[in-house]
Amino acid sequence: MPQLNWQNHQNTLSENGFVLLPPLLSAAECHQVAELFDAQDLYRKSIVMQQHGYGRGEYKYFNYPLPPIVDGLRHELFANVAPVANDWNEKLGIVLRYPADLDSWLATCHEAGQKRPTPLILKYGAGDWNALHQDMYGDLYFPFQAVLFLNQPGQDYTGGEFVLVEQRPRMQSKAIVLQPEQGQILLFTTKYRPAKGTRGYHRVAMRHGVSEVKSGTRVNLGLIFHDAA
Ligand SMILES: O=C(O)CCC(=O)C(=O)O
Ligand SMILES: [Fe+2]
Repeated sequence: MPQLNWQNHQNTLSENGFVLLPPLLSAAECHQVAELFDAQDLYRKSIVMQQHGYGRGEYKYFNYPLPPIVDGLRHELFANVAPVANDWNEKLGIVLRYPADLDSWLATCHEAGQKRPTPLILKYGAGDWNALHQDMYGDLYFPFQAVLFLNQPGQDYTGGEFVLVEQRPRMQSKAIVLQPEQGQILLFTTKYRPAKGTRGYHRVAMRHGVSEVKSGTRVNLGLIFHDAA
C-alpha cells in the first residue's frame, strides 16, 4: 500500500464515522481482484440476495486462506484503525479494547466461536441493489469495516451509489451518498459511532447499502474484521 497520511484519515474516520482513502490500487489490480468473483474453490458460501430479501445481486464469502491481496489489506487496514476503535470504545463506555494486530483479534473471535471468514466479494448488474443493513455475525465485532471499489463509476456502471444512513436518536435519519473512484477504499462504521452531545457521547447507529445499479456491472470487495459464528 502506498504511504498514507494515516493521522489525517484516522481523524476523519473518528469525526465522521467514515473516511474515503485516495486510490490505492491501479485499474489493472482492481480488474484482477474483480476476476476472483468467478474463481472456483475460493469461497465458503454464495448468497443470491433476492432469495433472502437483502436486495438484488450476488455475493460470496471467501474461505481461509484468503487471497494474499485480501489478507494483506485486511491486516494493514486493521492495524491503522484499531487505535480509533479503542478511542471510540472509551468514549462510549465499552470495556473491550482491540489488540494492535488483526491476528490477535481474530484469535479472540475464534476462541469465542466466531471462526468463519467474513471478507466478501459482491457483484451487481443493472437493477441490482443492496438493502440498508449492518454486518454483525456474533457478539464480537469490530466498529469499522472497509469496501474496495473495483469498477469506475460512469464508465463501468451508473447508479450503484454507496449509501450510509445515520440513525440519530429521537431525530430523523441522515443519508450520506458516495460514488468513489475505482481503486478507492472506504472505511466506515459497522454498528454505531460516538456523537458528542451536551452530556458526553451517545451512540448513533449507522447502516449501509447500495442504491440500484442503472447500467453496467459493479463489483466490490468487502473487508469485515470480525469473523462469523
Ligand atoms: O457493494 C457495496 O459497496 C456494499 C458492500 C457491503 O455491504 C459490505 O461490504 O458489507
Ligand atoms: Fe455490508
